Amino acid sequence: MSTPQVVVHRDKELMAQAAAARLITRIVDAQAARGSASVVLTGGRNGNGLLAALATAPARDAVDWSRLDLWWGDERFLPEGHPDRNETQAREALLDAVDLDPARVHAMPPSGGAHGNDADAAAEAYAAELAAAARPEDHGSVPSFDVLLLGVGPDTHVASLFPELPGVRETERTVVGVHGAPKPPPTRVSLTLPAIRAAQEVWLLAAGEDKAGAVALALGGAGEVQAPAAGAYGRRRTLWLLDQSAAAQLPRGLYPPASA
Ligand SMILES: O=C(O)C(O)[C@@H](O)[C@H](O)[C@H](O)COP(=O)(O)O
Repeated sequence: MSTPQVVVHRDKELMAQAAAARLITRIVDAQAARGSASVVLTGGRNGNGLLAALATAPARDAVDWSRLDLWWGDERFLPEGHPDRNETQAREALLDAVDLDPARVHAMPPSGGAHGNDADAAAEAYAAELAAAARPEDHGSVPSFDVLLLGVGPDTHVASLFPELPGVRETERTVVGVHGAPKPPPTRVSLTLPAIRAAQEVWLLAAGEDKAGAVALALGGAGEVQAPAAGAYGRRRTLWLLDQSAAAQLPRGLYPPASA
């Protein structure tokens, strides 16, 4: 488990641009070292803001997009192409504009497809897809993603793991169906904390005043059932990328004054 590091940016636009620049560097380094890279995407405004910033980043084409594996941390269980699906939004923000290998884009299953309306079956299928992609050196049933992105909800949820709901308590399965989520739509598919923690680096993104309480709670020692974001960390690095408003309730000792 890596100790969280906090970086505070002036506002959410700068946060998205800086995170995009950071992600480009991370992907380029992984591709230089291993030939490919893997990133787990998140839904939500900040995750999509990062993708939109990537789309216009000057160094965007330093990435070999055809050697990038993309996964999702969670999905809203809706029909293929639905505008509220995280996949649809990511495609619009970036994916349609870059030269990805479709076989490396691992969207979570939609409702109404092979699994009908059964989010649990969709979760099982995604877990199998992850397991098939895991290499022996990953020591587990999901790949050791290079970077896993997470938005943080005002209630401290990450992916579709909400406080006190069964998903956040899952210790065995890597992907679960989520029912009765407080953020619409109620039915979702989500990686679990054990799957999230297989990532080398976990980056949590939060911007805006409405996130300040959640950020302070998660970084202030709350338990993960009460504050799922507190249980999201990477093997090598856990990075909280914030804007000033989201950092407003953090003790100043948690990050150097120069970073904001
Ligand atoms: O499906 C979703 O909505 C998510 O993946 C969710 O976990 C999101 O990342 C947070 O709710 C933060 O969303 P914002 O960045 O929009 O606040």
